[in-house]
Amino acid sequence: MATCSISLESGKRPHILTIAGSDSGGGAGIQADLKTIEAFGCYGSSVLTGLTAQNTLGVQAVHEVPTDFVIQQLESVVSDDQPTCIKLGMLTNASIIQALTTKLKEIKNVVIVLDPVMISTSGHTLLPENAIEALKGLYPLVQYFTPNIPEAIRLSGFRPDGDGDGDASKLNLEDMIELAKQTNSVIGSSTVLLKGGHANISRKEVSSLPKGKYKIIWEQGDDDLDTIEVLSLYSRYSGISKKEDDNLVVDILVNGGEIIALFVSRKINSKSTHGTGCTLSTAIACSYATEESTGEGDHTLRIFKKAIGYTQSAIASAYPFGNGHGPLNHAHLSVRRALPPPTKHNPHPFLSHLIQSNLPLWKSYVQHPFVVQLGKGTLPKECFEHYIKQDYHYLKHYARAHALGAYKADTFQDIAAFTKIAAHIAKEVDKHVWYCESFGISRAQLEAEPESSPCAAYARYVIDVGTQGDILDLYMSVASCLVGYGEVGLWLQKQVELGEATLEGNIYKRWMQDYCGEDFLHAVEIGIENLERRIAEDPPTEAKLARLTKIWHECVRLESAFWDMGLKLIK
Ligand SMILES: Cc1ncc(COP(=O)(O)O)c(N)n1
Repeated sequence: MATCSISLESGKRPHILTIAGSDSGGGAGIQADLKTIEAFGCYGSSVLTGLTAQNTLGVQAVHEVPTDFVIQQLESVVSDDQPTCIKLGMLTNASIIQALTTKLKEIKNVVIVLDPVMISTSGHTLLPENAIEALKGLYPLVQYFTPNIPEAIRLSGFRPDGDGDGDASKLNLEDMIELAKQTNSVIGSSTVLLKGGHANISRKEVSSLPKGKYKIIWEQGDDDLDTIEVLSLYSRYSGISKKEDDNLVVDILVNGGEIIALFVSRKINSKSTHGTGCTLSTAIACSYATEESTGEGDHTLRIFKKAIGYTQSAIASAYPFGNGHGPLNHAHLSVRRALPPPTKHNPHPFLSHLIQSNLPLWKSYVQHPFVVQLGKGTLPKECFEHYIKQDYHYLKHYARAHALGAYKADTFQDIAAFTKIAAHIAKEVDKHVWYCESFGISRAQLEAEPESSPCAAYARYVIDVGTQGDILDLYMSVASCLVGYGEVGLWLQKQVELGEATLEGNIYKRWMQDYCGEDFLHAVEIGIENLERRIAEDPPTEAKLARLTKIWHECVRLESAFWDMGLKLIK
């Protein structure tokens, strides 16, 4: 009987060829490369240059593939399908390098990434001294070159620490920048990414670089994110110490002697780093092959940002294997998802994405002039009175939205979470009643107060999204209020510490203290955790993420308009 198989992914995929060694332990070499290529949704082929008997403890032996046979493999692959990119890893010896150099010159329209593998993490020499010289022949063919610090020092001949011992862990950032430039000048026209994993760079060093001199790309977007207080709630869950948080990896991208960018990420304290260089260089090839050249922003930066982010997530999400330096999680699927998975270092990838997606809009809400004046105690009483009356009305709708969430939920966990928050809101209005009573307004008068247009507009939007959309849409429509007030509470607390706001003699003291109090922040935590859990369990498609982000922006805008209403007494 004839069978008919329909492939759901029947389109042609970019072809990535890896020319590298085999790691029997599966942690580095072609094994790492092929897993990475698959995760990126590309097609992987391989040409083996050497077979290592290797595990996470070290390299026990290397069996060199005869040069002729290396070239035969290459001819077989490229005569059948032209690769988009070729990644070069462990090249084993000078003879193989020379033969490859001749052969690669014949292959046109291919982008070559060279990871100059010399020594394994476990300290085994993978490229003999005489072969290093032969690498020079490859330089003119290579577009992207990814040495680590010891490799860059060896290839450039530049000793950043003068007559020092060349210990990479002692390099400072200025040394690294110079090393990246020197390496680039030796390599020639290719773009060099100097991998900074061997050095220890502090946050202070990065922030004391001359302002505007270098483009700095932080792992989690704009460094300004570090000023977002609710995101730092993460340390409560992850247990990461401040010291660990201060230890950074800086990868330096340089072309034509010019520093293009510094990629800064937190150093992940992990033993699972075997295969990092292989994964990164392959991810660069895949990222090049899959990233649209017409997309937003600089194409090269996007390629490297994606590849570095992918590798970081691979380290952060590594699972235990073997007894030594374990492999990273080469094949995690974050590239196929719109968001990276939550990890110890970034437990809130979704919230980070939302805030980062329009940081100025978010700041215009959480650091609104209404909030600033409230913190200083200079906010006119009638503005606050108008706001608190309207907020009382808003919170009724907001509690209803949570009750609707409990109705829509299909797990006890979600029902409990929505109900808890609804109950919390019902308690939160005690403060509103208390403030109004102190202004001589009774609860009955408060109830009778007509709703203002900004209040009605916001409440209608939240209830509308909640009614029409699915439960995730509803989560989204209530999130910016909860998270934003947590941010306002924490931000004002910080302003008090900095002397920019005051509690003493401030009639808004109770309001300020309530929103940074344990009770409210606990509700914020529950809200954030539920949102992240939902997203992690059922990662959104690009289209769904775009819809959720749009709801978030709309709510943030309406929140900002709510402060405006208070400040301008809008009815
Ligand atoms: C076959 C092969 N290729 C590359 C490496 C380097 O990887 P690492 O530096 O993580 O040991 C390796 N150990 N084995």
